Amino acid sequence: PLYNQPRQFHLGMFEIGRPLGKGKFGRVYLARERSSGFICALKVLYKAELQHGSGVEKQVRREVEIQSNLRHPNILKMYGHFHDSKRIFLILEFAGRGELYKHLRRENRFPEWKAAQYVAQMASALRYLHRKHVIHRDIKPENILVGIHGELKISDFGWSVHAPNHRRTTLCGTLDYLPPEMVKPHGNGNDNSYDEKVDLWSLGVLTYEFLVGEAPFEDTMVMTHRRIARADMTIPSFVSPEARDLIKKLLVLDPDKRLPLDAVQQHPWIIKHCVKGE
Ligand SMILES: O=C(O)Cn1ncc2ncnc(NCCc3cnc(NC(=O)Nc4cccc(Cl)c4)s3)c21
Repeated sequence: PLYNQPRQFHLGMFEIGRPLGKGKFGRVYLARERSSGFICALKVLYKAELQHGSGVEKQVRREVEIQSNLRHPNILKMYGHFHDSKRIFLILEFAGRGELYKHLRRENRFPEWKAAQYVAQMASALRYLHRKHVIHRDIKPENILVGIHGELKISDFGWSVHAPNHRRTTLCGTLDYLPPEMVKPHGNGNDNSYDEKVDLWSLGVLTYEFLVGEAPFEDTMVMTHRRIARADMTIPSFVSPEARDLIKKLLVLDPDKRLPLDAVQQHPWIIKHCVKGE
């Protein structure tokens, strides 16, 4: 397999298959490594699009360095990377059932047993990441893929960093998943520094979106900001009391008061729906 291949890779080593999707910065293709027949996903980033010297090339380098020493069943593996004159290539584990958000949109919302199993897998992956002092910072359905056996794979560490962190680059994209300490930086006294507990908030938003089919603070930009800052959300009555309890224990303004990941895995709602010993 790929990880005991020679470290240097090049494009000629791969047969390129069908496009898997079109991300913001580039396309992803199914690929097969010729000598071993190993199937993987190849993400192609065009250097021209990554403005030379901008934060993005550094971001890709940091992602590669963070990702290359992560090994967990619910984290999409990056086996390596290489580049030619115009492009950077990321060699990634292929997620056989594609993007989680497409499943969520198609099913509208997940049944509680499925949502609980997904949350348990996310908690397991986040515990692993936090033990390595990695904060993902961008946990949302768009960054979660589904493996061939239906298991979740956190992917796209383009925004992950080592904790604790002081953010400089402005975040773009949806605000829905950002915690209060990242949308109103001066709330915690010192300027926008934060730690792994941002991923706890995002896990709460994810749990809500799995069960309800939309994010808890979804609104206009200004209103989303305000509602996040006040943790102002309503949980529909069809959500079970146990699930409601977990959401309310994660979507807490004070990062130190959010339910820690080991307690998430022991929560009655998770225990009730998850098969023992995964
Ligand atoms: O292709 C799809 O749309 C869905 N799909 N379907 C199956 C499948 N199997 C594996 N991977 C997929 N997609 C790639 C997921 C990524 C993982 N890691 C990334 N890292 C990254 O993009 N980094 C990055 C980019 C640009 C700038 C910066 Cl700063 C960082 S993207 C798959």
